[in-house]
Amino acid sequence: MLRIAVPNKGSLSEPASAMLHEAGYRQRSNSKELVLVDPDNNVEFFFLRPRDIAVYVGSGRLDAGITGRDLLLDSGAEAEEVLELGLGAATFRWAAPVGAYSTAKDLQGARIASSYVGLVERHLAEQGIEAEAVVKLDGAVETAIQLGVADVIADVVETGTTLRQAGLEIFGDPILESEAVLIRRTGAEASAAVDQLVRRLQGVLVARRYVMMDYDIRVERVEQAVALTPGLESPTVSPLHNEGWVAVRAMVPRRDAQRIMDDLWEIGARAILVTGIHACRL
Ligand SMILES: Nc1ncnc2c1ncn2[C@@H]1O[C@H](COP(=O)(O)OP(=O)(O)OP(=O)(O)O)[C@@H](O)[C@H]1O
Ligand SMILES: O=P(O)(O)OC[C@H]1O[C@H](OP(=O)(O)OP(=O)(O)O)[C@H](O)[C@@H]1O
Ligand SMILES: [Mg+2]
Repeated sequence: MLRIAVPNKGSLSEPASAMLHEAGYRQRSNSKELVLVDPDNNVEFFFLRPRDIAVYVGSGRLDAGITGRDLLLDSGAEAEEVLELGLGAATFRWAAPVGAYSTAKDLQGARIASSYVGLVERHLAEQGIEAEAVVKLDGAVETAIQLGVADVIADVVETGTTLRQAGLEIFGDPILESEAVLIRRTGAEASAAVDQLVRRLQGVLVARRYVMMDYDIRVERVEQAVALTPGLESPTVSPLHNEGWVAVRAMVPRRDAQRIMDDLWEIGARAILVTGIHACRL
């Protein structure tokens, strides 16, 4: 049975479970459930703290897991990314009181607070910067400066609201662009069951990012139209009963659908229909 780790709490928990559910797996109905067997799919889900997931997967006790790239790198576990999941996007950044710092070079001799000390220490070493101290805190690190424990913080920034409210601003280049990822133990042997999980999740990503577009167009315009809707491989072009017209069907990126419909209309396409994709395997 495939054993998969899923975040039990925090920002990644709900969207990760929703994605697995969309991929056809059973998910828990009660947030207190920590282990769930999905017998139809021969999978056992372990709901664990996202920070711990790379440790379990890296140890080889679990076959795969969903966690944040920042947490994976912070853990130093022997695990690697298999698939980006398009959720939980955040950047990991330096921040300090407004006007106090401008570049990462200013961090020489500074006291830095973070919940991600593994990530911070490695980044400082790579940049050749020697901080006075890297203070590990569990959360709410923004307050560490006001309370005199640190001069600078390194933290997850999503909207930036928490920083602004604490009178802080980001400075320097981003330390990391993070998102939720599916991970496996580094160098794990090939597994048909994991490959199937990956294909299912890829199917969800495509179904979320693309829509199906159908339209009718005069034959002489079909090349122009197909240039606007090239599809992933090649669009389907079918004859219509009305002579001189064809029907075209192609997948298009969801976020471009309205613009493409405008452009198709301009070149004479009619009966343009957009439908969602519920599931796919490409
Ligand atoms: N607004 C956000 N705040 C914190 N983490 C976020 C945010 N958006 C995305 N993430 C990602 O979620 C993961 C952190 O999850 P984790 O559950 O540890 O923290 P959390 O969402 O802050 O939850 P909590 O602090 O309540 O335990 C990281 O990979 C982080 O990049
Ligand atoms: O840029 P924003 O949209 O404001 O989000 C980022 C903030 O959210 C998280 O804190 P969380 O609420 O998880 O509290 P914690 O620090 O106790 O983990 C994170 O640590 C930042 O503080
Ligand atoms: Mg948090």
